[in-house]
Amino acid sequence: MATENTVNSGEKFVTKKYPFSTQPIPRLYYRDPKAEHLIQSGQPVILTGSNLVGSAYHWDMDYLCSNLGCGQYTVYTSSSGKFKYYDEKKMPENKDFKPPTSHTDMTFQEFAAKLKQERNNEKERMYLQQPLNDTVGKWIVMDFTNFNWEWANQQQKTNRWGPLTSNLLLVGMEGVITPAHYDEQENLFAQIQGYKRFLLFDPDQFECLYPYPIYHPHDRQSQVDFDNPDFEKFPKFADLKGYEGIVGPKDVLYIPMYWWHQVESLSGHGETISITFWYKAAQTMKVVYPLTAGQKVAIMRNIEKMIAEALNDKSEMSPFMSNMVLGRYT
Ligand SMILES: C[C@@H](CC(=O)O)C(=O)C(=O)O
Ligand SMILES: [Zn+2]
Repeated sequence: MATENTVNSGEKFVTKKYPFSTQPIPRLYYRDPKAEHLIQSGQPVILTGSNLVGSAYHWDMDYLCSNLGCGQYTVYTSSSGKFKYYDEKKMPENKDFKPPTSHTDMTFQEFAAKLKQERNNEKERMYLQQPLNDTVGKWIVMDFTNFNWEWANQQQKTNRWGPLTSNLLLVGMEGVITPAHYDEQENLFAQIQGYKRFLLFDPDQFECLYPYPIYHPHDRQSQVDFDNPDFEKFPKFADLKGYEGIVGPKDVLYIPMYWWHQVESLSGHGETISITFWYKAAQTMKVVYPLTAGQKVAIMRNIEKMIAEALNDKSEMSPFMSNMVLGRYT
């Protein structure tokens, strides 16, 4: 099922329809005090006018081909178009786990050439995801240096975020989807080219999104297939409430830590080019009650890790957790 979304610029997009309600992600000028307040209170907001990556607005496939140098870039391939993240370090303990995507390293030029070949091939979808590093050419270094670091650093300071950990370059074919998951870092998501539909869910929707067990390679990812939800296994998915917005060129979306997000590169506007700015969590200076939903997710994760390590046998997790909760706290 598809519906038509119209964004502020009047652009129209056809987007997939899901069985849950959403309200719009606020869209504000980056200097608007309301925008600052939303960021400080850990709420998502699409920011306009920041020019966070203004020096990269001219990045397109040709420019990146000519200036990214000959470094190796990780390119994921998926036959479903979905790119659900998995942690390779957790695969040895999960012998029957089958990665949903494959990945190879190649130069950006090889990626661009493959893109041209595959563009009309509905089967294989490709998604380049690579931290920007020192293999890039001097023009990219100059563009990177000229990002609006003054504003980004001010956000980091005002919100007491930890250090910037990485800038991930994302170049996606039309139609690629990053399924619902949460990250443990604050994220300023800058869009350079193309349009991405974001579905965001408050950390308090944890009970509706059923993340994989913490020791699973798909830790932090929702188990629910949004296209074919198993309401028997995941009944509370029916109660899910979210936010939605289309992020276009020059927009910056603030994705607060622990907020779930699903990201869809929309068709009809070419490849999507984005850069993330991931920051470690702010230090908790003083615990304030009631705890936030995000803090409760952090506590659940720590408890799950502790029990998994103490039991040292994944098969004991389920009976242990059931004995602790069923009939006692339910
Ligand atoms: C990779 C990205 C999603 C996308 O852009 O496809 C994401 O999950 C994030 O920036 O936290
Ligand atoms: Zn993410």
